[in-house]
Amino acid sequence: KVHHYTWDISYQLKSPDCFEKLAVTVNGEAPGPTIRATLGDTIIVAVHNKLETENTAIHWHGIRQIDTPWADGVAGVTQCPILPGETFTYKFVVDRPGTYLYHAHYGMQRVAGLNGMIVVTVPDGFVEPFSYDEEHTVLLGDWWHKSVYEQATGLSSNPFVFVTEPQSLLINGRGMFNCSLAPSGTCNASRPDCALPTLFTAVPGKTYLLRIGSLTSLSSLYFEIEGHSMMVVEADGHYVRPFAVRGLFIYSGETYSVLVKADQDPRRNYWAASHVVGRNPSQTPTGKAVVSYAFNGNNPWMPPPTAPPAGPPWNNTAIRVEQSRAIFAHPRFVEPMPARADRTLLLLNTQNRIDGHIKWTINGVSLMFPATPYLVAMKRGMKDAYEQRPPPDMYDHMSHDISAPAPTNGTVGSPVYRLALGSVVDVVLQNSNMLNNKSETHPWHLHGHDFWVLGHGEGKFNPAADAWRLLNVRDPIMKNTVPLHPDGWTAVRFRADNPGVWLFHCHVEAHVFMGMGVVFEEGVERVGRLPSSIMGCGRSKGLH
Ligand SMILES: O=C1O[C@H]([C@@H](O)CO)C(O)=C1O
Repeated sequence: KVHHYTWDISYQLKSPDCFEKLAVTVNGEAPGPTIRATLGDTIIVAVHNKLETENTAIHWHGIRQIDTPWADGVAGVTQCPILPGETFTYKFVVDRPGTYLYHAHYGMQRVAGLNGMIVVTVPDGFVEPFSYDEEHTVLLGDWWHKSVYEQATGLSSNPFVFVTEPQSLLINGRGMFNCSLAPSGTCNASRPDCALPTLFTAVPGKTYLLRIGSLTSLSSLYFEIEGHSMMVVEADGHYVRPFAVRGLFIYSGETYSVLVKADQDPRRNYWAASHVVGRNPSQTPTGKAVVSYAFNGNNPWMPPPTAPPAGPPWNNTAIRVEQSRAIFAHPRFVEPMPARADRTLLLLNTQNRIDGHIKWTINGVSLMFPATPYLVAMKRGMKDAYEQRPPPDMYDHMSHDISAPAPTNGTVGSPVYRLALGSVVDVVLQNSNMLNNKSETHPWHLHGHDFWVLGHGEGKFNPAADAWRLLNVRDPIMKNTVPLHPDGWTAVRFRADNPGVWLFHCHVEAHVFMGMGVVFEEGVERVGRLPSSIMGCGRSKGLH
């Protein structure tokens, strides 16, 4: 089946948390509509850029874009940005069931809105390894009152100004800000579009599948439903060996499906809450929604009689690592993994001060996209359009002290890891201290592929020692986004079998803006004829 959508992308004055602010919307809505399709369907989205003074591009997060690498939607990597007044049509196949996301991938535009969910259901006759009565989608976000322009300018200025903590956490686009803290006239707590929280209806006795996705720009979250436990059954489109949690740690770019049974006292309602973890949440109030029991005589909007749950201690890294280590493939859906890699990349995540500016570097390189999209430049052999010298596969793991800020200066550049088509690649992400001597969480997202999550460890990964033996090679989960925890490492393996050029990056919007990503190329010569609609910028001007 083919699903056609026509989307007008425009700025609208919105007040998701009662504070009035411009948001990038899809057909006037933020978040945008949920795309619903069945495995194997084709999605066609005609995107009209009506932002007037800003470019755009939309990434379909978790969709591998097999045979359609030009539809990945990353301005600078797979296409030129869509200019105001222009229309770009994305066309791709959803080739795996599960929960996926979409969002802007132009500069830091995601901070201003433009995000939503993609739900791909199984065809009739396919039996999932769990059952439920109804489903709800839960899209988690964070929200700032400063504009995306102010944020981006601060990050690229000297002196550096960080985006700092969000004013609100959003659940399906709604948050709650204490309007008494805002300048008069900017916030109105009785506005109809923000006064009421998101409601999730629960019929007593029924089991719900919650499809939860996070598109926060900065925050790592803990999502919980007061009084109810959750059974985790799916992650990034892969079935997991079910495990029960009180609440779910979820990082930007991840999706999870959880089963929740409406088995509590039906005469009252319950809070659904999101909390910041990994950064100090004292400036960010808990995100709140209501699980509303559909019970005779209940007013659906009846506030829960309790205070919202407090969430876990924000700085307890160990309990977050514990959840990461509890995720395995479902025994009946283990994707056979190659026994060894053809190539290993050991990628050090550090901050450097480069020409006075604070940047994130990966093995010393801070990524800046060239003017010509990589896909066009590489397929057409334009050797002067991006940096030819490949970035380093390794950092100096013998001498580098990960508990001290990086001692050396990095460089800003646009190099590419060229991977042999069909080869197996291991990537070990190594965390370290930032310039302020702290280590933070980085959710890493790979475009165009899923990877097997081999493991998470503390301290420094030593490739010479027995670290390899600690890895799970038996039943690792496959994902497209995985957290790199503070002071630790994360190891993943993937098969470079999707011809194209693919971004691999930290999903914190400020961090990728500061250069925290790398580019992979494999089999670009095997990519089919490039649509001329992705061209028109840099050296691709006038090409067909
Ligand atoms: O990229 C970042 O910069 C700040 C800090 O390191 C410098 O102020 C911070 O918390 C980040 O995540």
